[in-house]
Amino acid sequence: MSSGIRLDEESGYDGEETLLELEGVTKYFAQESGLLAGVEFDPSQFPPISVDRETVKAVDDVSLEIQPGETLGLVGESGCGKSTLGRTVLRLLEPTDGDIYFKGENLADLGGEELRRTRSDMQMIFQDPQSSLDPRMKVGQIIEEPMGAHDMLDDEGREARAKHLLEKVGLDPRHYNRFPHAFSGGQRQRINLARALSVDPDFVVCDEPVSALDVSIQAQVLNTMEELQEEFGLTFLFIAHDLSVIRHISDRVAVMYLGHIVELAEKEELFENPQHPYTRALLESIPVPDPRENGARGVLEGEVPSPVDPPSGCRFRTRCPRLIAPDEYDWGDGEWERTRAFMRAVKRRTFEPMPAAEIRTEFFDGSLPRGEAGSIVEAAIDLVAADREAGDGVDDETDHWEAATELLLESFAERSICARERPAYELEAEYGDGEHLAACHLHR
Ligand SMILES: Nc1ncnc2c1ncn2[C@@H]1O[C@H](COP(=O)(O)OP(=O)(O)OP(=O)(O)O)[C@@H](O)[C@H]1O
Repeated sequence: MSSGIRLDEESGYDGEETLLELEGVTKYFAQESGLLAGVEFDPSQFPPISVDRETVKAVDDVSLEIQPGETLGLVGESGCGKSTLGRTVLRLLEPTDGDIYFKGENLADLGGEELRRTRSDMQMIFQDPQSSLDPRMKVGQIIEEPMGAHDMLDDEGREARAKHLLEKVGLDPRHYNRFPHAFSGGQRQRINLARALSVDPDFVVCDEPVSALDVSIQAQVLNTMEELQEEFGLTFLFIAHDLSVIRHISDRVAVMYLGHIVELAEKEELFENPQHPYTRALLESIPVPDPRENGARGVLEGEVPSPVDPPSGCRFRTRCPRLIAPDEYDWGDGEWERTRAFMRAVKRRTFEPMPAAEIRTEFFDGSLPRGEAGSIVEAAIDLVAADREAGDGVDDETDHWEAATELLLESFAERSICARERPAYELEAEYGDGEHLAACHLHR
């Protein structure tokens, strides 16, 4: 069997150019909104019950290229759209919008035999080797199954290739007749690897392939994957939430947040010179579920917003510690930073009610921002202060905090460029000469 990325006479691909290119790839899911919340009863309609559907913007306008032989790491918190992107690239999911070019050909234009051929060129391995291996099938059958589906080789040839691959992934060819339950997690992932490689693919999407394994086993499996990549000329899109795994295996890294790629750079550049506040936060801390608990404060505060209604502009802005000052106010030195900190504290309700003067001292060193910004801050302080004047018609304390939050967000956060424009900037790399993309207005 061949090793190295093959010349592809039918597609005219020469093995040198970009292997995979995504242009504006988007995947939305329609889902029912909540259990009963979305059900509406209208007797004048037939049927009288309708169900509200909402759109989950799982992957939104992603463009990137993957070069032959490289590993592009894709990292981000759970639910940010990594798996959806991986599956959409392989067309296991139909993209809602955008184009995917593989070896220069638009996958949407392929049909019949061409599509079949491309399908065998692009494989996927999943996180959970336990559930992705059929317990009733022997290891040999598992590895040979994709070859059968693609009419590759005869029975004897398949058996020989399966045994050869078992050896290549670090298992004993005599395991050919065993059932998967006899193997450890790491060994099962190696069987998966042999199965994916059986049809001689050029491109493999690896979706959290080692996250279910013990840390000590992870490095061994990753090393095997690197050796196989070299020998078989494979290109990987490697999905993981664990930065140390990404660091081990990647050549370049794409950081994903709420359906967008927010930063993309060569590995060293990304780890040594991260330029997006989200990447920095990921590198500096692990998310803290509840920052108020035992005083621990993660850099990544708050919850990831819903992909049904993601923030406008930069999607990270609602959690961003570097939100940019709205330019319609006249800010003095440090005034925006103090206002931003106060806005975050009110939004998360991280301080106990106290008199207005104490709030002014605690957050503003006693002196409020000048001009209109100062008046807005003052109004917000009056809403949450313990000594606020009674008789404003609002009884519930929670309502006061909500009103203050709304006032601050509307007056400041929503007017920042971060809320108004989607950022995308190409930066000069400090390490290496690869491209460095950062989707953050701080790089305007
Ligand atoms: N079939 C589906 N129908 C509706 N929503 C979906 C579907 N698949 C994924 N989603 C939603 O799309 C978003 C992205 O999910 P995805 O699994 O791609 O994220 P992920 O980064 O891979 O997370 P994880 O690491 O937890 O798998 C999530 O909000 C998820 O709930």
